[in-house]
Order: sequence, then C-alpha cells, then structure tokens
Amino acid sequence: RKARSRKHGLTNPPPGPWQLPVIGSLHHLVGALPHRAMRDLALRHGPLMLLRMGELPVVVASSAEAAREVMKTHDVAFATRPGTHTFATLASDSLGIVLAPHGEHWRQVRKLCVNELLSARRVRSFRGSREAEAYSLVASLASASLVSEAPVNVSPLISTFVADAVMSAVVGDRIGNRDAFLEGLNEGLQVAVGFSLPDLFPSSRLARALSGTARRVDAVVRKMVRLMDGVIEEKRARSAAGGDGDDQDLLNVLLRIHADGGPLDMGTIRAVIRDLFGAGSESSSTTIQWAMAELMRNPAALRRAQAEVRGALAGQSRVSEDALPELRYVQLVIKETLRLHAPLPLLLPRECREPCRVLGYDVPQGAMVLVNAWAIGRDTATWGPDAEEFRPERFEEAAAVDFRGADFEFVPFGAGRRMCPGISFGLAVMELALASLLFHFDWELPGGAGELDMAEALASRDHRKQEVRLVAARHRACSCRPATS
Ligand code: HEM
Repeated sequence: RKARSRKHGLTNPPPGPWQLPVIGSLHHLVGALPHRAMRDLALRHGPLMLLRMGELPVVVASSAEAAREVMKTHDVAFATRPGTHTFATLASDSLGIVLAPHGEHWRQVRKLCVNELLSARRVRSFRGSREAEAYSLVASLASASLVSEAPVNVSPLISTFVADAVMSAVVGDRIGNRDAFLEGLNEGLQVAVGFSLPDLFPSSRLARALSGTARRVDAVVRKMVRLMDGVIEEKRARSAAGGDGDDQDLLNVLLRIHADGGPLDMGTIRAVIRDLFGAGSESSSTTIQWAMAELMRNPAALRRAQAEVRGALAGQSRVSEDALPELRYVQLVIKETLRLHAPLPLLLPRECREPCRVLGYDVPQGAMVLVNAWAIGRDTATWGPDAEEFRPERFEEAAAVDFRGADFEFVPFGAGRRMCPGISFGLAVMELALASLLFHFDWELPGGAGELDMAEALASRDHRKQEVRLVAARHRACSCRPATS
C-alpha cells in the first residue's frame, strides 16, 4: 500500500481493504448493495476509506464528521462531479446542472434553478396541478380496489402520480409520448448510477471496445435527445397556437429567458429539463413507496398518521395543500423514511479537484468521493441502539436535526454547494401523496397480516425489490370517484 501511495503522492492515504492487481477493491463489493458493502467495510476500516475500483480511486465518507469535512469544510474542493466515461457520454449532448462540472455554466444554471425554477414561490404556483394529479392517483386506486379485492400494486400508481406531477410542473401538461419518455429517463438513470468498464479502466481502449454499457449509454443519450426535442416542439406548437396562455411551467420560463437573449442555449434548456425529471421523479416516488411500506409494518405509526390527516381534513372531500403544514406527524414519517431509505444512498458522486486533507488523511486529486448517507442515517453513535427501527417520534425528541444541510448526521439531500435544490418540490409531492393515500383509504397487508418484503434491489439506489402490494379499502367518508379510464 505504501508503494502505491507514494506513486500517487500521498503521504497519509485513508485506510482501506486489501486490493487485488487490476481490479483493486472491486471484489469487496461483489454480491451486495454498494452502500451496504461500503458500510460494512467502513465498520472495519474507518469513517474515511480509500477503495480502488479498477484504476479509479474512490474515497468513501461514512460518518457525520467525515460528511461535514467533505460537504462543508472542503466543500469547494469537492464541488465538482466526476468526469467518468458514463457521465461524460450522458452529458455529451449538452450540459444541464446535475452532471455539470463546477464552473461558470453550473453556477448560472444552479442560480436559475434555485431562484427561478425550484423556489418555494414557484413550487406553490404548481399546487393546483399537483392536487389534480393526487386526485387522479386516488381515483385510480379506487378503481383498482373496486375491480377485485385482491391486493393492489400501489408502486406503479405512485410512480405515475409523481411523474405526472413533475411533468405538469415542468412542461405544463402530460406530454404525448409520456410512456416512451419515462422509459428513456429510467434507462438513463439506471446507467447513470452504475459503473461501466471504461469508467473503471479509463486508460484502456479494450475496455471501451468491450463495454456494452458504453454502447447502451450512447443509445440512451440519442433516444433522450429525440424525445426532449419532441417535448420542446410540442410545447412550441402549443404556444404558437395560443394554447399556453400565461402558463408559468418551467419550460415556458426557460424558453422565455432564451427568447429574451438570456444565457441559455437550446441544448442547455433540453438538458435542464431532462435533469429536473431525472432528479425529481424517481427519488420522490421511491420515498413514498418506502413510507407506505414502513407504515404497514408499524401499525401504531399508521394509526397516528391517519388520525392526524383525517382530523386536519375533517369535513372535506379531498386533500388540499392548505392542510399540509398542519400534518406534523406525516412530515416526521417522511423524515424517518429518508433517514432509513435515502433514495440516493451514496448521494451523487463528487470529485476531488485539488489534493485535500480530510480527517487527517490525504485525499488524492481526481478521486471520486462518495458520502454514504444511508450508513450515516443508521449510525448507532448518532441515532442510538434503535437506529435500524422506524420511529418517526425520534424527530420530536431531537427537533433540531433536519435534512436542510446543517446537520451532517442526516444528509439524504446532500449539503453544501451541490446540495439538492429540489427539496421544497420533493416535499410538496411526497406530503400530498401520503396525505391523500391515508385520507381516502384504509390499508391492510394482503391476508390481513404478515411481513412486507423490505428487501432492496441490487442497485446503488435504495430501490425496493418487491413492489408494494396492499389491500386498499375506501374510507367510509371518502367521496372519491373511481377513474373512468
Ligand atoms: C426525495 C426527494 C429527493 C431527494 C432525496 C434528493 C436528493 C438529492 C441528492 C442527494 C442530490 C446530490 C447532492 C450532492 O451532490 O450533495 C441531489 C441533487 C439534485 N437534485 Fe434532488 N432529491 C430529491 C428530489 C428532487 C426534486 C423533486 C428535484 C427537482 C424537481 C431535484 C433536483 C435536483 C437537482 C437539479 C440536483 C443537482 C444539483 C447540483 O448538482 O448542483 N431533486 N438531489
């Protein structure tokens, strides 16, 4: 290890597990979810660890203190995304925000996202369309539960709700080729969170030639460009026909800035829209599914959340966002879900831009840096011996701990300059969905009892392996109409 470290100019590199020639530490990650395998390695090697994935040095921060050093103390040094082959190919068409390296382009687009596209005021302005989509979700569930008494697969209905809520905010309506678009996006996400051979062996032409993933990324990019152009064209045609009025959907805002000679070319607009869909849909949808699954396993929490929602909305026929600020316990349920099931368990990768000292160790320039938010959320040193249990009440006791970037023991949205700018948007979607599901239906596990499978899929995101299948009975006060189509 010493010889290797000297070669990379490190006097005191972070510790890590033993490495094999060529593949480095990869064999330690085989057969387990990366965030779980990395947590287990960190328990042996410490909160800052150096792995080698093929040729790529990867530093993993697994404690609140290590996360603070990466995302606060040395935030500027770690504020860029890695230039891996996969990221470079995904961004080859044009750069939006998520994959953009730290620099002037990212600064401008980030400012636009924070101040214009994802501000609390803008998020509030989409409230009407969100409420309409939530009601569609309820109507679809009512139809599904009318058709048979068999358990309903809630997962795709939740995914559709989130996709439509994001879509109506971003492009003002459901788009024509919505399913193809979502499929393309999903493929893009899958390749974005994995590693391809050329990522791990960037100096090898053979790796590039052999890599099926690299070809898949290329195909996904071409498909997304075609679909995004279709979305923008559809939008322009609608505007030209006078069908858009004064709509303030995000694509309109971007097109207006472009038309006024602002700093946005059409490629950037396309990439920003793609990034908002990509970053916003899957993460919120997965969290709602986990929240429902956890509530079903914790009947006392389910009863308390349901009583709160029905109390706050007594006498009303559907959920309006006016009630959301009153739903303190539902908010805690979402917090606790994000603690246990951060949808991006390793956040999004960063890259070390200059040699840097973290917790007394040298981090090499060019290393990929991962923060294991999932492990930090379950660290018994912070959360106590019941860290693995779902107990929303813990946030009543520790009211100060929040996910807005100041508390490094709880970082599902990251922190610092690259922190998620979509928190208000995500929370509005998740709170509305959960409140609607709890208000309109009584829920039971299939067969009345039993364990819900909480297994996770083999992916770096904290996906559920099994979809959530539950028995939904309309609450007696529910006046929702089943969907007609
Ligand atoms: C449960 C919901 C969500 C979670 C847990 C989440 C989490 C994250 C995380 C961990 C990052 C990377 C932070 C880092 O590098 O430190 C991120 C970045 C980002 N998120 Fe979210 N997100 C959520 C919802 C949303 C929504 C709804 C939107 C927008 C509609 C959004 C837009 C973005 C964007 C644009 C970035 C890239 C920021 C940058 O690179 O500067 N996110 N998100």
